Amino acid sequence: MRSINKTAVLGGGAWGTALALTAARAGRQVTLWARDPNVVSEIRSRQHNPRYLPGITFDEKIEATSDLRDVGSADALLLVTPAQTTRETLRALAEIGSFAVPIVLCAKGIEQSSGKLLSQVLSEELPDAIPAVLSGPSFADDVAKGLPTAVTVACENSDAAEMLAIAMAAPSFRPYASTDVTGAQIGGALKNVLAIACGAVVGRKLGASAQAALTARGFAELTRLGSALGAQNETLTGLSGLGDLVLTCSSTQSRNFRFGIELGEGRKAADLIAEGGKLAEGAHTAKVAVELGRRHDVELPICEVVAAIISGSLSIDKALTTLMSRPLKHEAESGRN
Ligand SMILES: NC(=O)C1=CN([C@@H]2O[C@H](COP(=O)(O)OP(=O)(O)OC[C@H]3O[C@@H](n4cnc5c(N)ncnc54)[C@H](O)[C@@H]3O)[C@@H](O)[C@H]2O)C=CC1
Ligand SMILES: O=C(CO)COP(=O)(O)O
Repeated sequence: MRSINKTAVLGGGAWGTALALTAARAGRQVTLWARDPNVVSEIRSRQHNPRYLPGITFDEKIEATSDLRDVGSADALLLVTPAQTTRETLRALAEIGSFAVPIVLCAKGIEQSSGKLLSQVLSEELPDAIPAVLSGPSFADDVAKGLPTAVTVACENSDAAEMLAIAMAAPSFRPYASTDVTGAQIGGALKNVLAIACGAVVGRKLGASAQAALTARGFAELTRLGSALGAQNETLTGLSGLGDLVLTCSSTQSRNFRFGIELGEGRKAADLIAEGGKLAEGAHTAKVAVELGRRHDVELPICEVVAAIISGSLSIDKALTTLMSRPLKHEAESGRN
């Protein structure tokens, strides 16, 4: 694999911009591709992205473009468009070349239409690419401001994982290399769903004890599904699993958590989605996560009630009764059917 200098980031939203800044701080040459020409012109002319990172201006040099062909010569690409647009973005890339370089999946979700992890979607659309994942506790706003955090960078090829970690390492951004591509995706996808549940508990004023209990039982679900799919325990208890779950299930900075708060306060999911506000990936992943669980004989009761609340078939109060009246069991039970 060639060394990583030229880095392309696809996606001009909050996380794409924050990761472009990080790569520049790490000393990489960065091209940021954004679909929205306004984002491109704001970055080019004023070094900021006010729509997605309001109040943050940057000194780092980032080339912004809305022409996808400009990423063709990158040594590595970071894919940072919403999870459900991953296939579409990859298909657009495939029209330009075969990209036999690392493609780092940074979105957190599972493809709704197929139930596939994003790494599977990548392998189908760009079979020559080297699939990698970057995930962990990292609010775009914090990262863009240079506040410290640590993340997981996973690639089946251990050397490539280490090269990517080095390529993205900056004074306030510490990537840990891993070879567990599946595990690194499960945490990010499920924590968004579980954060909606925790937000609903907060919005309904059910208390901090309920929020902590739900986070812990949510972690049990994340671990069960991850293990069934072959994830390593260290990944699930690490930055991209427990680390990101704790962050997202406890902070109003999280869009998924805030989406849950609004549900808890009585808003309808369909209305929130129709309003097209901030991206809450968990709302798009809940149902497909439950289906994935079923295919692997894994029970995901919290994800199940979140999916039902989002579809409008269950109220928050009924969801609470459903969870509290499940048969009593040993904490160590596997949750496999
Ligand atoms: N914001 C954050 O703190 C973090 C976000 N993520 C993940 O990163 C992914 C992206 O999130 P954000 O950047 O925060 O979202 P965002 O809502 O800030 O930005 C999304 C960007 O994608 C663009 N976009 C939407 N559909 C597109 C399409 N079909 N083709 C090309 N571009 C398209 C939008 O124009 C926008 O620029 C999500 O999966 C999220 O879970 C992961 C870690 C942190
Ligand atoms: O993934 C994130 C932090 O690690 C961002 O969470 P939200 O998408 O809920 O804002």
